[in-house]
Amino acid sequence: MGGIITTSHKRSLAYGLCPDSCADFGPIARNELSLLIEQNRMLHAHALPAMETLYQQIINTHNMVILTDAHGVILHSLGDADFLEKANRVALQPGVAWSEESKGTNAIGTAIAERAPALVHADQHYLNANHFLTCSAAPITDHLGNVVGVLDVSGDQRSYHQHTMALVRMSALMIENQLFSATFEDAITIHFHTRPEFIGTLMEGIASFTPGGRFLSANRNGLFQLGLTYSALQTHTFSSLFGLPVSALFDHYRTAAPGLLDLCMHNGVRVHGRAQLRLANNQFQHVLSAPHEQTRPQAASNLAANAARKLSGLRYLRTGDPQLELVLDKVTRVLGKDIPIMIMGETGTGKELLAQAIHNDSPRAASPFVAVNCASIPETLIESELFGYEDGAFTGARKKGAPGRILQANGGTLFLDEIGDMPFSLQARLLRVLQERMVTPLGSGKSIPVNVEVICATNHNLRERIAQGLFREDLYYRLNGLVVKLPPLRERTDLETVVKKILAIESDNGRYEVSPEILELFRRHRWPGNFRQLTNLLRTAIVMAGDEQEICLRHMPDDFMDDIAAANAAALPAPAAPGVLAASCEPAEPAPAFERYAPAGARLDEMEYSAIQKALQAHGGNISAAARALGVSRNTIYRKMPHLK
Ligand SMILES: Nc1ncnc2c1ncn2[C@@H]1O[C@H](COP(=O)(O)OP(=O)(O)OP(=O)(O)O)[C@@H](O)[C@H]1O
Repeated sequence: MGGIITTSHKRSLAYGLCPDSCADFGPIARNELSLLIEQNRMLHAHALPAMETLYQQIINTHNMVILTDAHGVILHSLGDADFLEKANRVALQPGVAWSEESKGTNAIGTAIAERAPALVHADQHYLNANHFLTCSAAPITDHLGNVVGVLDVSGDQRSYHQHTMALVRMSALMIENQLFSATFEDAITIHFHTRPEFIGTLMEGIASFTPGGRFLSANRNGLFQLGLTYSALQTHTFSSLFGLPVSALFDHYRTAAPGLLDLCMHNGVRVHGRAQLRLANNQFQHVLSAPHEQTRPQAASNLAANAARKLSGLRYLRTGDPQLELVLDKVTRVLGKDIPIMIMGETGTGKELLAQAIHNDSPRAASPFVAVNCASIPETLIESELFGYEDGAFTGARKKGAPGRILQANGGTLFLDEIGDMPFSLQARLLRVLQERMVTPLGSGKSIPVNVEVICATNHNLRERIAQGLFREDLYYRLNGLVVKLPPLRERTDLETVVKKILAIESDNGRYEVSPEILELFRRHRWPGNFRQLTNLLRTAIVMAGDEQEICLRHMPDDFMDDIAAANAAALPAPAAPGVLAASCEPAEPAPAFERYAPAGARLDEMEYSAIQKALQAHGGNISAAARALGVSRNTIYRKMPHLK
């Protein structure tokens, strides 16, 4: 018997099940089942068509197609149960639980326990009563990677066919993709693949972004193609992943017959893509159908700055950190004085938010705030993007002129993000605009007067870039009237206030709070993505917490916990015991404690399982106490033993 089956049999034994027992096959009451289907409405609705299609392929083979919830309770089944004995027929009915706890080793329960597809054939089933079955099951995960249900094909073991498992896996993937596409109401969703013919198929990558371009989530193939983990993606945007600003996407779909997008991923791989633009109140329709010249500044800056607006003025940024207070005092003094401001800081420290707040508190507040990210616009486009172009300046689809971002900011503020990435050849042109206060669009002999306040931001050490000949010294001195540096999150002393503020903004009702344990974890984290990472993490945690008020370890995404564990592992001396259980997010006492509970000579997964069980027994089933004793997080225990959730 394979490793998965052996481990599952051990779990079944630990649940106190006996192979000869006649498990309780009774379904839950009808009204409870209706409630369960309602709770799993999205899954149910998106799975039914895929189940029908799957059933068409296995019809007359004495098999049934089954959908369960995340706990293995059958929500829907399709097919002819005549092949089963009467008593067993009842067991494959909606409302019956097929978790490992209730039926021992079986494809549904084992797929849930392992979070992976499972084939359980004949006597691999734990209960003798189920030895006549052959079952192939695949878990269905949501956009956060959580198992939300299982798709299974079960039949008489004599009808076993080796292709069944592949069919089930493909159908589960189809359901996952459908669920993914329906998850975000207010989003830009990109379907992409290196080969155009794969777009629209099961193999396509799918990634969703907010209307402002911030990464929301990607499906399984999307994560694979992007080559980044879910948590690493939290710090990304559409432009950092696909090399185009969101405004270019809108431009593309404004053309009469938009073809596939030609995108270059952050790792240099070229992919083809198709975008789906969905916004609850049809705002995209407005953006796309409105005339290009007028809408682009509105579209790009309005959509992207939605979140920023919530925290508009400088006073909203004051949350008690002394370094930040100094920054805010300095910028307040130069407001409206026509002194260029240069904001330094790591990615996600809030440079754009600060620039927006400066603009909102300045006498220019009623005029546009236009943000340009010099790093995310391809070098070939940056000139036209900034300076604009005349009618007929280009051949091809975009013959009509465009005013360019500098003119769009006229009367207001131009925010040049990542100024260090401005191509050298354009730096002289920008300097001329700033000195002469005139813009000359491409293809035009006419100069247009322009009045903008410039705020720029950079992640780079510009002096080094000057020394390397990559940045013009004269432009540097023109831009750095006041230089301020935003502290990274790990250096800020106001983390607790910041967390409360973000929770209040993100939940709209200020109902949530984080547990002291989480706050401690946050204090020790390095936050490479700074506010962007923290905001996304809390946004996910709020969804996970649902009706609970306190956000705790089990609401944290696994990837974040893995990062914490990796950081802890790096900080520890060489581990005394192997095992994923070392994935601790709590102060480490781990390896010796783990050894105390693990039997000698056992396999790694068996050791883990046994250690957790013993620790639970020793602490009367108290998960927190067991986790502390093992030196692992509670989340790790939940991950290893999902039935405890
Ligand atoms: N003080 C803050 N309070 C709450 N949220 C914040 C704060 N500062 C930044 N954020 C959030 O963090 C995210 C990143 O902020 P922002 O884009 O301003 O950072 P940035 O430094 O300009 O990043 P990058 O260098 O990558 O362009 C945004 O979603 C923003 O709303």
